[in-house]
Amino acid sequence: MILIGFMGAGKSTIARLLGKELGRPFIDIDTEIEKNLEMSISEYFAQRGETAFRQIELEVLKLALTTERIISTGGGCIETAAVRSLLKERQDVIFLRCSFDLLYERVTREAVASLRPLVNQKTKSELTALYESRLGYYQEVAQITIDTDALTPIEIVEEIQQLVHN
Ligand SMILES: Nc1ncnc2c1ncn2[C@@H]1O[C@H](COP(=O)(O)OP(=O)(O)O)[C@@H](O)[C@H]1O
Ligand SMILES: O=C(O)C1=C[C@@H](OP(=O)(O)O)[C@@H](O)[C@H](O)C1
Ligand SMILES: [Mg+2]
Repeated sequence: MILIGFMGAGKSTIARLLGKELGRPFIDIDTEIEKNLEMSISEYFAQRGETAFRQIELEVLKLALTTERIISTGGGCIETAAVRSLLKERQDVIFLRCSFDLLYERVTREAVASLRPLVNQKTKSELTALYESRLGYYQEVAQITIDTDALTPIEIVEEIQQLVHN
């Protein structure tokens, strides 16, 4: 299972909970990248830029897709055409859809600047434009979409469990 969606959609949270619930290992691509680089994503963006980050993100994701792990991706992975091709071959890509206002509230409330440099670099209207430009990509590659605005993390996990068992 691969979780996709914008920053703040709950991908990392839900993958961890799902892993616990199903007794399966999970991998968070951002955490894995930070482990490999031995620096935070923000530091890497500052030193090497977003294009270099997207290349590493592609490689780490490619490797993770060869395992049986539940995967939480970073919100921007679908900007890479090769990632979209890889995800379209799968049957288990889940888009956690969420309204922009709620996402914005979450990512600006959280003081984890190290993980989301784009939140600090961009204005609210730039982030709105980014969200809108990515929506079509998430929809294009996902086999399952869950509207998460009114759901708690536990309810999202339950919905995923029902969907994959039916
Ligand atoms: N369904 C939800 N309801 C309320 N808060 C949520 C929900 N999903 C995630 N959160 C919170 O939003 C923040 C971002 O979640 P995170 O899992 O890091 O998102 P992502 O990995 O998609 O960027 C965290 O503080 C998390 O606890
Ligand atoms: O949307 C993006 O471009 C990014 C999302 C982040 O992950 P989350 O979606 O888990 O916040 C992280 O990969 C990086 O900061 C870039
Ligand atoms: Mg995450």
